[in-house]
Amino acid sequence: VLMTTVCLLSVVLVGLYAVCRCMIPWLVQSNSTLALLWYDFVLEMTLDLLTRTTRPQRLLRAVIINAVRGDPDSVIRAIDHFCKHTEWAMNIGDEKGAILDSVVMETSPSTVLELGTYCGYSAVRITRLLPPSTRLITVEMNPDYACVARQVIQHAGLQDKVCVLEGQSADLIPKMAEMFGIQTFDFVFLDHWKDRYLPDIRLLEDCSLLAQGSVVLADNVVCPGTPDYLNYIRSNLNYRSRFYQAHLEYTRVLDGLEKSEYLGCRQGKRQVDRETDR
Ligand SMILES: C[S@@+](CC[C@H](N)C(=O)[O-])C[C@H]1O[C@@H](n2cnc3c(N)ncnc32)[C@H](O)[C@@H]1O
Ligand SMILES: [Mg+2]
Repeated sequence: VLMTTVCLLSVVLVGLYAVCRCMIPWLVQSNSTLALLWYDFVLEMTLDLLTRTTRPQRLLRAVIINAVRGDPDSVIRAIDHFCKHTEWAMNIGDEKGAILDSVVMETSPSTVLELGTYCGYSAVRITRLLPPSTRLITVEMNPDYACVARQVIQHAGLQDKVCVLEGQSADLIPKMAEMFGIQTFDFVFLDHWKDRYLPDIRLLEDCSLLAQGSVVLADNVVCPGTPDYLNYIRSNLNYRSRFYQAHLEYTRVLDGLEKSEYLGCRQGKRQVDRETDR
């Protein structure tokens, strides 16, 4: 009886392990709700509890161990490897990262703002492509994430070219001109909480921080999605918008980036909306 019980238990355990190891990743790889629930909630909380560390701390450790100090590309590779083979994280990732790279290179910006730093992955991606005189200002509301981002950026050797600002985007955007003497941003990367995209683009406009030709690139416009922002930017005569289809970072879930060029303030839908808002 004991032998049978042990055998049965072993079969059940092996079965459970196989389900966890193969089925769950297979399932969550292609379903957006499952993917975010599993990677961003279940797995993260479980690993935080078991290791008594946070995901950004684990990611930083992988960078310190595997990336060459002073080499931004090796930092990017180390993070992508960690997120593909060890633990998913909400960086833009390699596939959408390549699109980000191409937009940064074609814009060749002198003033750059990022909303949503997290561990500094996209900050490193953007900054490594900037001309020597250009600095990136990146905004992060979580002080623990900001602390990790500074260390990742330092490991990449880009600390003199990046300013990690701690705080809420809504509080910091109106202070940008005064704090940095910046009149307008040539390139803005939106990658913070998705319900902030619309209020913050409007705030950037209200603070006159966009000039004709400024480029705004928004991540995750499909997954988790930003329908109000997309509706606003696509129906607005002040912008020329283009969608780049891709996948949610490190998964097969459909996602995409929206690149919007500010054309200057025209007689568009936005002004009409604003009049009605008031
Ligand atoms: C998707 S992550 C950013 C990922 C990063 N851009 C990358 O690709 O490596 C979003 C980050 O935005 C931050 N965040 C969300 N809302 C914010 C806000 N209103 N102001 C500042 N930071 C915010 C979150 O704390 C989180 O770290
Ligand atoms: Mg993102």
